[in-house]
Amino acid sequence: MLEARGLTRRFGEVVAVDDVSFEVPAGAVTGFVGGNGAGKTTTMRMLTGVLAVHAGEVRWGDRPATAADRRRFGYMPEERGLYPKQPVLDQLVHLARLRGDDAGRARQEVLALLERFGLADRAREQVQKLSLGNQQRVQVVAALVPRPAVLVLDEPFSGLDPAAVDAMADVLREHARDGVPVLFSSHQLDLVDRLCDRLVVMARGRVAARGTTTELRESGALRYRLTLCDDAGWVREAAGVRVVDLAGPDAVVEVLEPGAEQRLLVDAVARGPVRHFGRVVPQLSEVYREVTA
Ligand SMILES: Nc1ncnc2c1ncn2[C@@H]1O[C@H](COP(=O)(O)OP(=O)(O)OP(=O)(O)O)[C@@H](O)[C@H]1O
Repeated sequence: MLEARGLTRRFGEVVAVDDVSFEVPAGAVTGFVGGNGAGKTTTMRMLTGVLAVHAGEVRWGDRPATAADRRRFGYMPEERGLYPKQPVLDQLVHLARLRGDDAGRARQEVLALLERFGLADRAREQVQKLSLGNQQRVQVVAALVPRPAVLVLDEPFSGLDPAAVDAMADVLREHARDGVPVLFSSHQLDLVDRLCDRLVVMARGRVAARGTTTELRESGALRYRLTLCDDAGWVREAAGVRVVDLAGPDAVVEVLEPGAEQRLLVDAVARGPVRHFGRVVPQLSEVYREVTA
């Protein structure tokens, strides 16, 4: 498990990251979200040792992460760092050999990853000759090649087309399944919703919320949807609930007192047929808006 414990970083007067703590457990994909300037990149750079911390510590397992641990961290920075003039295959094989593989095995593995990301026929081209999206794919492969013990990826999905997004999502899930803690930042909340088991939400340099996606969805207001056959206008007068949305026979209410939703249902049945009654679980995007507001 990778852990940020009380991480703090200033740039001059600006406290970019302020006492940030969260866990990136093995076996799960953790999404890292927050508005522009919220402190995600700064936190990821501290996690991977690219940037010094001003307070707090990064822990790997049950102890502070060492330089040797960090060499096994796979990091894909926001500012991409491949050599533009070198052919794709050569740089990736070089990376693979750094971990001690022989040339044949390194080549085989890199080619398999390139194939997976639809880049097999581009292997001999210079990085700079590829489109931006394909350069991005090569960056992703570069982060995976060293078989990292943990993956920290800064906006790995930005600029990818839908096929590459799917390939990337599969790769992240597989790594998590194999026990690699995976943390990635993104502004694409639908993708985060689809892919993540856990979420850390940053706002103004601090952690605004964290937990499993289920916990976060259920941490918000308790809401129910009631759909009748006739107009649901009377729900406005019902005790213990507040109407959030009302359209003809359909009402969404927030429960203000324990059990008020059950009384609402009893009232509704007494008035006529009920077509639907159930808990409304918010989208992560709604939770995100609430906690960062
Ligand atoms: N090298 C730096 N020098 C000065 N200020 C910096 C530096 N790096 C980051 N900051 C400031 O730290 C704050 C957090 O920035 P950071 O890049 O970590 O946010 P972010 O959440 O990754 O944003 P984005 O989603 O826009 O990439 C911002 O106010 C930013 O201007």
